[in-house]
Parts: sequence; C-alpha cells; structure tokens
Amino acid sequence: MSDTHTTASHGHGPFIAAIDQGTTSSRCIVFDKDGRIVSVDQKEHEQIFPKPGWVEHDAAEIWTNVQEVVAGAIDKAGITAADVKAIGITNQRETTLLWDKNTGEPVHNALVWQDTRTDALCKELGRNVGQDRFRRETGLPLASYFAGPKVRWLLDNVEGLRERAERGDILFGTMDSWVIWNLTGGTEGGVHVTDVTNASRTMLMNLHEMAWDDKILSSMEIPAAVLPEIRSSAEVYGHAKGGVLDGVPVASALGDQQAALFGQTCFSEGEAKSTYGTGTFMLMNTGDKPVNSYNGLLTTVGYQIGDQKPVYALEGSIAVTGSLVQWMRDQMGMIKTAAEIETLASSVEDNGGAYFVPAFSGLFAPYWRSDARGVIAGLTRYVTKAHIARAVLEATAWQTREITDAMTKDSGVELTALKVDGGMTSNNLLMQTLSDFLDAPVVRPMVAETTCLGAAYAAGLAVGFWPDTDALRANWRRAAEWTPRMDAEQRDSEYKNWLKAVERTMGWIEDEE
Ligand SMILES: Nc1ncnc2c1ncn2[C@@H]1O[C@H](COP(=O)(O)OP(=O)(O)O)[C@@H](O)[C@H]1O
Ligand SMILES: O=P(O)(O)OC[C@H](O)CO
Repeated sequence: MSDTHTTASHGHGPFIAAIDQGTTSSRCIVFDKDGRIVSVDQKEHEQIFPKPGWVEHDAAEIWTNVQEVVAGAIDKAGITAADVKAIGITNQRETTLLWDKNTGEPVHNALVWQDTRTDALCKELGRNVGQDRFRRETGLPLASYFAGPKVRWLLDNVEGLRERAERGDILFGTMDSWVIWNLTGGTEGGVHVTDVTNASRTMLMNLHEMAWDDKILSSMEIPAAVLPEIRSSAEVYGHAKGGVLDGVPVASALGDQQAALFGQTCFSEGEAKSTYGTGTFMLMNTGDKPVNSYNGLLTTVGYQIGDQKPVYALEGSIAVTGSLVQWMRDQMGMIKTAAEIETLASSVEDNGGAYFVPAFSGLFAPYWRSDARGVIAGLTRYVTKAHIARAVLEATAWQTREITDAMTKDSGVELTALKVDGGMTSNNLLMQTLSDFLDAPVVRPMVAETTCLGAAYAAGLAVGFWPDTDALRANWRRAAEWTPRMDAEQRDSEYKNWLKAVERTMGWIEDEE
C-alpha cells in the first residue's frame, strides 16, 4: 500500500476538483483554469483475489478512501469548498456493485472488471447465437469484462438478493454511481445516476438510443428497478452533501478511459489516445455515429456534453500491462519498484528470444478469448531475468500494435502519431519500444494526469468554468516525443514471433473447467 501526497504549483482560484476512482487507487486532483495541477492526494485500496481469475474490491473501503483523498487534496491546495466551482468524477469502468439503498451497505464486494467468474455465463448466453449476440445493440462482444453478466452473477449467487432487488431495495452501479450516490447524501437523498460512457460498458445499454435495453435486461434476468438513471457526461447531477466540499455541484462523470480521451482533447474524428495503467486502453473518436468493428474492437460512447449529441469511439482494450509489472514486483519479486523494470530491461540489448503474453484474464482485444492464459515462449538456458523484463515491456508495445492495426482496418484512419498517458509512460524504454513497434511517433502531454483532467474539463464545461472545447485544446502542451528507430525487417520478424506466442495462449482453459 502506498499513499501519495503531492502539492504542485499553486494557481489562482477558482478551481475544479476531480476524483479518479481507479483500479488500484483513488485520487483527487485540484486543477486551475489553465488545466494545471494544484494539488494531488492518492490512496491505494486492497486487491482481493478469492480464487484464480476472481478479483474483488471492498466498496466501503473505496468510499472511505475517496473522502480522505478529497479532504487531502483540498487541504494541500490550501482552499475551501467556496473556491471549488465543480466536482468531476471518473472511474475504473465495468467494476460492478450492488448495495442496499436503505442502509447504504454493499451486498457483496465489487466484482472488478478483470474478474473472469462470469465466463461460463457468457458462454451460456452466447450458446447457439455466438459471442456477438448483443453486439449490434451494445457495441460489445459477450465477455466476462462487462458489468451486465456480473450483476446477473450477484443476483444468482447472493442469497435472497434477487427478491430484495425485485422489491426495489437494491441499487446497481459502477463506481461512478457509487461515488456520486454517496457524495450527494447516500441514504439521505443521494442521486442514483450513471453517465452514457459508463452505461455503455454494462452491456445493458442500447448504444443508439442511450437507454437501457429491455430485451437484453430480460435475457440477462436483471430487474430494471436496480438500474441508475442514464445522464450525459457533463451536467449537474446534484450537490455534495457533507464533507469538505459540501454544497459544490457534482457536474461530470466519465469512465476513466473516456475521461483520458477528453483530457487529451481528442475532440475531432480520427484523434486517438492510449492510456498505460493497470491495463491499456486505446480510444479513437469516431464522431457522432457508432462505427461497427469487424476486427475485435469495441464500439463505445466517447462522451456527451449536456444536451449535445453523443460522440462515439472505437476502443482497443488490453487487460494486462502495468499489472504485469506489478506481478513481476509483487508475485515474482524480480524488482522492488515498478520503475526498476526499466533499469533491469535496459541492462540487455534485446529479449534474448523470449516473448511474454500476459493473458492472465484471457485475452481482450482483438481476440476476446477467455480460454487463453499467460505464456512465456521462446525460453532457452540463455534467457535471464533481464530478458524477461524486456519481454514484459515489449508485451505492452506489441499488444498496442495489434490494436492500432485493428483500428486502421476498422476506421480507415492511418496512425500518424499516438498521444499517450498513464503511469507506465514514465518508462522511456517502453515509450521508445512502442514508437519502434508502431513505426509512428509517440507523444506525451505536459499534464500526464489526463484522466482526472478530462473529468475536470467536463465538470468545468457543465458549470461554465470553461466556455467550450476550443478553450480546452489551448491547454494541451507536448512534453515528450519518441520517434521510430527500428529497422522494418527486424520489426516484421519480431512481430511474427509475437503473434506465434499469442497463438500458444489459446484454448488453455477447457470448457468443462
Ligand atoms: N516506470 C514504470 N515502468 C513500467 N510500469 C510502470 C512504471 N511506473 C508505474 N508503472 C505501472 O503503471 C501502473 C500505474 O499506473 P496508473 O496510471 O496509476 O494506473 P491505474 O490508473 O490503472 O491505477 C501500475 O500497474 C504500475 O505497475
Ligand atoms: O483504473 P484503470 O486505469 O486501470 O482503468 C480500468 C478500465 O476502466 C477498465 O475498463
């Protein structure tokens, strides 16, 4: 567990506070009008692994941490609620919680997006009709990643829950809904809402109508009474009740990857970003129409500002990138800090022939294979832990390459440069490798905290703190750029090896397991 307490340059008020409820930690960042960070507070929460493939979070711990980091960031900034014009929310997506609306108690730990316990249920739902059963309505393939099957699992497995849900005593939410409900008063009148981006990851929302889909609800046996109201990503949902931000409007909600798209100011069709955190998620703005994917990407909502038309995106989701580095640190003990992987990997020239495909939660885009499990291929006596460290970093870069290839096929847009952000982008070797494997420049902005920034931007637009998206674009500044240095022949031959290693992960889990 580690906590971060940072104070950066103080700007002049007023300010916007953004809360990022992420997979490994919750943080609050206060921004000034130039989009500069004024203060940060962050706290990690426990990762609970009850069985192989199962991942849970304690939602009560998360809410306590959110309150602490909000108080911490406000304190560090040396300001009060009166200086804060709005609160923006962003969150790990798909992570699913059901709670009792009368007591505010979660009925079970939250089922995290990486959790694979709904594999069998997804297969069952797709039996005869296939994985694309709900793709036309939702833009998503049937996979354990999404929230809907997780809700169904909870209703089926927590004793007495279905009856309580049908009576109207139970609320469902992804972490945006949980934070907003608590922030706006909880059992004392908290608002039960979600935004279009988070709703688009439930597999329960019709992407064309921005409404819960009755047919899917009935196929998944989920009572409508548990569902939050779907709202735009930038509007005032309610006001904070109690706490250090008492009375401040809660004015945005965006899934963290969509928030990063917004924070990177990808407001035009064809603009894309990739965020390197626990997992990696590349999103491309596709304008006001959903684009169907034929190459394993997701069709999702990018954002919706108030009553404007929603903007859609194509997404390539990679389940395991930064979490592989954590695994090397915590489970393997090969490094002491995440940053050390760069030193270790830089001590050798190449991967020594080793390829590491981290299919720990199956493979997400472009394969969507829940029967895949991780492999290290190409091992010989020559391979050292430094080669493995290099293969770990290369895994992130190759997985991105597979996504950009699919993105080009689906959208017809050739990648000219990739905007990046997230914790892993502090790794220079990784960023250079990425540029080499993509054969395109990789660009990182001055404010690498684009997730919080995007939530702050959306909240600021909702309350008139910023006039329009052009004002936000003016804040984007390049901090670093990496350009390709790799020989094309070498790239092609290594890419072939990577794809061969990927094939070897498939089919490891057999149906009867
Ligand atoms: N220098 C580094 N090299 C490689 N990975 C790193 C480095 N620093 C952090 N990470 C990885 O980045 C992730 C944290 O990034 P962050 O954007 O905070 O993630 P999240 O928002 O998903 O919690 C962790 O999984 C960590 O292992
Ligand atoms: O919390 P992060 O940054 O790992 O993001 C998780 C994604 O939203 C999962 O879809």
